[in-house]
Parts: sequence; C-alpha cells; structure tokens
Amino acid sequence: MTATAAGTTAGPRTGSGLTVSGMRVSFDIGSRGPFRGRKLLRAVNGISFGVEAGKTLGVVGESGSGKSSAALAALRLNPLEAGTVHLGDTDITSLAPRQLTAARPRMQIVFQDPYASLDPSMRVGQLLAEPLVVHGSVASAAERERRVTQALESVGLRAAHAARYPHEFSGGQRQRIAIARAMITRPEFVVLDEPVSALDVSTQSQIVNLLKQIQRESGTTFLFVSHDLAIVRIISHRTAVMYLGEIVEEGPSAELYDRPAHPYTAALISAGLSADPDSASTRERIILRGDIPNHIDPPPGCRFHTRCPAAMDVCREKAPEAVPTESGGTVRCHLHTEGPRLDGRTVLPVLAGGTDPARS
Ligand SMILES: Nc1ncnc2c1ncn2[C@@H]1O[C@H](COP(=O)(O)OP(=O)(O)OP(=O)(O)O)[C@@H](O)[C@H]1O
Repeated sequence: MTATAAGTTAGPRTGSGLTVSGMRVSFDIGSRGPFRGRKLLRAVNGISFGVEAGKTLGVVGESGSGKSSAALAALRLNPLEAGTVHLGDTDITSLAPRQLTAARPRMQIVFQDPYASLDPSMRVGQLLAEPLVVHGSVASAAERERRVTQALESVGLRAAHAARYPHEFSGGQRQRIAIARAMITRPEFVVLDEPVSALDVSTQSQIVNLLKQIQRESGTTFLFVSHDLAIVRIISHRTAVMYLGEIVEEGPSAELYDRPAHPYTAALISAGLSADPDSASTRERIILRGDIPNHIDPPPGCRFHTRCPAAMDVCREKAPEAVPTESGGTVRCHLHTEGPRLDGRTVLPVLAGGTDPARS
C-alpha cells in the first residue's frame, strides 16, 4: 500500500460541503482600550457563502477585513453572534460542547505560522499522533504509528522524521508537518489560514501544489484565507472578497480576476499586478483613498463608499443588495443597479473613465 497525499491508503474520499448563512461575529472590547462598559466590534457583519464538497473557496481582503474571524467562526473557534454553519447535514452551530468535541476530527485548521503552531517540546511523531489520541479515534499504538508514517510520507517527509523536533526542520517542512497533523484525522473540511504567507516564494508554490494534490486525493473541502490574490487565484475554485466584515463579491476565481464586478475587487487585483504580468500590460493601478474605516463605527450606506473611486450619492445612503454577476457569482455594488447599470458585468470600463457597460 502506498500513502497518498491525504495520508490515507484508500482511494479518493469525499469531503462535505460547507454552508454559512447570516454569520455575524462580534468581539466585546469594552474592557480594553478607551471604551467603558460593553462595546462591540463587529468583525463579520452578516455574511453568507457556500463551499462545494471537495472544492476550495478563497477568501481575500485587506488586513482587518474579517477573513480570519469568519473562518474561525466557521469552525466554532470564534463565538457566533448570529447565523448558522452547516458541514454537510450537520448544523455545527447547534452542537452542544461534547458533540462539538466529537465533531472536531471532521474539521481542522492550518495556521499561518508553523513556528508557533507546533509545540517545540514535542517530537513530530507525538505531534502528529496527538489528534488521534485526543479524539480516541485510533486506540492501538501500532496503528497510530502506521498513520503517522503515512501522514509524513503523504506530505513528502519520511518515517524517520517522526523522531525529530520541529526546530530541526525548515519553515516549509514545518508547514508540511502542520498540514499532515491537520489531515491525520481525515477531515471533511479544513481552514487554511494564510498557510503560505510566512514562506519564501518557491516554498509557497510547493505547498500550494501539495494542498492541491491532497484535495484531489482526499476530496477534502478547503477554505483558503489569504491576502495574496495571486496564490488564491491558483488554488481556489471560487473566491470571496471581504471588505470591512462583509462579502462584496463572490464568484468563480478565473472570471472574478479577469472581470471584477466590484471596484474593491478591481483595486485589489490592480494592486497585485506584479504577480500577474498579463494583467499588468492591460490594467492601470487603481489607487484607493484612505484607510479601512473602523469596524465599530462603519460608514453608512455602502461600507466601501469612503474609498470608492466611482462612489455615487446613493452609495452614501443605502447599503447595496447582492445582485448576480454574469459569471455566476454575486456582487454588492450600486453601479450594477443604479448609475451605469452594469448588470453584473465587469466594473473596469467605469473605473477606466468610460461608463458604457457595452464596452466590458
Ligand atoms: N479576538 C479578538 N478580539 C477583539 N478583536 C478582534 C479579535 N479578533 C479579531 N479582532 C478584530 O476583528 C477585525 C477583523 O480581524 P481579522 O483578523 O478577522 O481580519 P483579517 O481580514 O483576517 O486580517 P489579517 O489578514 O490581518 O489577519 C479586526 O479589527 C481585528 O482587530
């Protein structure tokens, strides 16, 4: 038998789809900072999205837009103020603590920093076996050892590496160990929270290829959080763009990058031109004014209007509804229902100075 990248000896296995509806995540920051009493910072403001079983949804946005807060809440590692999360048919939100503990092997997470996420005092073999011990899913020590060896081989390491400590490995190898640890329980759903941001560029692409291979072989569903659009484009089937706690656009990755329907998506893509030489020749960089506003006191109307190069009066007054895009996604932007009426087509002609959507 040979170990696959998913650490299994069986053939492909299917993950479960994830469905998030009306998710709100708030943090009580009243006891910190200048605020007295209860003061809520709403990091995620009523978002809904789905990830098809065995596929990857990329979540992008500037720092502080709420990506990690939403991803952690999907695993119930952050408290939900409102909304539901379903993994397959299981309503994760309604699980009692003991049921949630029992469901943990089904949903795992890989963090950005493999230096911090792996206990330096434990040997790699212990680190990998720990989830199997904690969840009592594999009682026999011999079977656990076999699973650890499989998991190591599945991420390109060797059985002998089980005896070593994390500090004996490079950053890329440590992230391989973190991925093996997440996959060893054969999860249906994994959050990858900036999993390659701490790595150099060549190691990044090796890890991305490994993750794609793991998904092909295991059918695991991924939520890939990153502010690197070039990487999200490579790994994600669909992409959700977050701004100030809300999803402003969601759709198939290739179409969203080629024909962004929201000015914020277009600006993010234009800022990443160096990673996308094809676009660099045809697209101007879109400069956004100012900083991201405050989560505690967000702007009225469209939250993006204070920085939007195409803001209209209505944007200051009314929050936009989600409308379908031509490519099978959704966008929240008044340009699609008021003004030039883009009707789900790309926003690029408007941002380039023309407002005729027929040119898109
Ligand atoms: N545990 C917490 N307590 C208080 N505020 C928090 C907590 N976690 C996140 N926040 C705040 O919520 C907002 C969203 O943060 P979050 O980390 O989700 O954003 P992000 O898009 O993942 O950013 P980054 O890429 O920098 O991680 C920020 O204002 C952040 O300071």
